[in-house]
Amino acid sequence: MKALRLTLRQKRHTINHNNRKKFAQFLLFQTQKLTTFKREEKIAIYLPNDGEIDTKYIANFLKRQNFSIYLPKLIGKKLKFAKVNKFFKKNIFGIKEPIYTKILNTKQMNIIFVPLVGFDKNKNRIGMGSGFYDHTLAFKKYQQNYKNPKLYGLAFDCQKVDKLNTKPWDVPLDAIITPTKIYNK
Ligand SMILES: Nc1nc2c(c(=O)[nH]1)N(C=O)[C@@H](CNc1ccc(C(=O)N[C@@H](CCC(=O)O)C(=O)O)cc1)CN2
Ligand SMILES: Nc1ncnc2c1ncn2[C@@H]1O[C@H](COP(=O)(O)OP(=O)(O)OP(=O)(O)O)[C@@H](O)[C@H]1O
Repeated sequence: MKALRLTLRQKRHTINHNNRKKFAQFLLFQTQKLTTFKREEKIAIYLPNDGEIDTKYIANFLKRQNFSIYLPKLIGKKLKFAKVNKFFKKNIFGIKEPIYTKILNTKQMNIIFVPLVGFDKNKNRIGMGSGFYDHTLAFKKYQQNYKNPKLYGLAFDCQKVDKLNTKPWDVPLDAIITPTKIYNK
């Protein structure tokens, strides 16, 4: 798993600037195909790190429509979701988190766009290996019909693998969106 994680991380780093931009723009169109955002929905994105696919086109689209956007904030082993405003502080991994702002629990979110290192067609994911998303989303495993939050993984197509060996704590996503495909069966 460690080796696979490294290989996939290296793969996403090799995508050049022009393709990176194009793929991130396609990602917005794919996202719009999957869902029509509703006015009152609380939506979490992430700030790209370690070569992850950029969310800025999705974020800008949501901002233009006056949606409130939230970002993950590390609190112990879990994530909470902090509303984006003017002020940020870097967490221990150097990723910016909003400060002086409203913080919501996972169950208060309607949509969480989840970063990932690798995925398979069954909507399993592996992340950076810290378990933050798995710990945070663990409740979804036991409440499959729990409507909120919807979990949408965002990835480059090259992050797909044939089959991931799932661990008992892995939480399958509701959909995975790439620049060319939506996995949501
Ligand atoms: N964009 C983004 N935000 C996110 C996550 C993520 O995967 N992507 N997270 C998802 O959980 C949380 C942060 N988890 C992270 C876990 C490890 C590393 C990381 O870069 N690890 C390095 C070692 C860094 C160090 O030791 O200082 C590595 O493994 O090489 C980054 C974020 C919350 N925010
Ligand atoms: N619900 C849980 N209960 C107990 N331990 C957990 C749970 N979720 C994750 N963990 C622990 O977290 C560690 C990392 O999990 P895993 O390798 O699946 O991370 P990941 O999905 O790649 O990372 P992330 O969720 O941060 O993106 C595991 O070794 C496991 O011990």
